[in-house]
Amino acid sequence: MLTSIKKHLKSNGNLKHARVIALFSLVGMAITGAMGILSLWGNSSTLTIILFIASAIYLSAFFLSKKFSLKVSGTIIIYSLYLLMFYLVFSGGVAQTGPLWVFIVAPVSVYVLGLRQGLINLAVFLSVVSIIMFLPQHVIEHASYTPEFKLRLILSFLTMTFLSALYEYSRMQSYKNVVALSSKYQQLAMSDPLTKLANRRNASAVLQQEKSRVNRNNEPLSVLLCDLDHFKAVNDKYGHNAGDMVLMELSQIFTDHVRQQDCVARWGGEEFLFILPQTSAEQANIIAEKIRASVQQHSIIFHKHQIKITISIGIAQLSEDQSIDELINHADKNLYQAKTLGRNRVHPG
Ligand SMILES: Nc1nc2c(ncn2[C@@H]2O[C@H](COP(=O)(O)OP(=O)(O)OP(=O)(O)O)[C@@H](O)[C@H]2O)c(=O)[nH]1
Repeated sequence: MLTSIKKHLKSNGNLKHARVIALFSLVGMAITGAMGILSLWGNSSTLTIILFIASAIYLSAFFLSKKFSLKVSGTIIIYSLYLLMFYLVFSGGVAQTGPLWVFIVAPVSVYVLGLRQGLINLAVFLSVVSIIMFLPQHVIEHASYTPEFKLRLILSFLTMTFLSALYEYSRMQSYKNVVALSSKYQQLAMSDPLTKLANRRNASAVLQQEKSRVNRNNEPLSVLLCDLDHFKAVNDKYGHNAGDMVLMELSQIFTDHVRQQDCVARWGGEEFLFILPQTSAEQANIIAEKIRASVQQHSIIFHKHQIKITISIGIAQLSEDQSIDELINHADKNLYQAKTLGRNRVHPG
């Protein structure tokens, strides 16, 4: 159940991520396309061609994000953006304004690649940009910038990176908090607050799940319906807190006697349901007898009083075409038999 919440949140997150990547692609396509058209009137045909190529790449990333994985379109967006930025820094763009665009790289990188990989990429990106700007003119002829401009570009890029990383970090923290809170509330909704066992709603869900498994795999499924004997007398004699303590200690005994795959639930006030997959009525009978004997031997110490209690158990094995309600009714009838035959006993299925 908890993993289903995480899966739901994850798929929800992925959907939003996909939408943002699709949006990035469309915005990237529109901006580079518009810049390409504007540069038709300039005197750099290389810049025009590169901007149109970039626009076409973003358009393809948009379609890829719809049809294929986010990773592919994200990678295309990021690396084509880096190449375009390198070119703009190298060539200077229109009237030396090309480097101004590098600031969009920081938020896009951490959003698309995540915090860690995003920061690694940004470190490499900034190194390449610095190398381009600081390379001596006689090595490669590139746009020349004043030392003040280069320094301020680097410092403001670092500031932008820090802010983007901070934003991404708090976004991730909020996401983790939402997952933790949802898990906690889901757990509260599915468990009994006193005994911490599964509650009736949870047990009903498990029963439906197990029934489908039985139908698929043709394996036996048995249930034990267990009721405390004369529990009202414990409450009356020692008080409600003592009764609560008895319920808690017995719950521990119950869980100690079942396998990992079994489910023990608090079905009602002093009634417990054991769901035993891959277990026939005969095997269930052996388990039930062990639990009954353990409870009989156990003493609950409450404020120096020694409380002894016994339990009665009714067993039922799911038969073909039987509904869950019919299965529980069958176990209930057997529990009633165990009670009328004198309590502290198991009535087989
Ligand atoms: N302390 C405590 N008592 C509870 C809780 N839930 C149910 N009970 C008590 O369980 C008792 C059940 O009483 P009955 O239904 O008469 O059954 P019984 O006394 O166990 O008798 P038999 O089932 O016939 O053996 C009632 O007194 C309820 O108040 C709980 O959470 N805590």
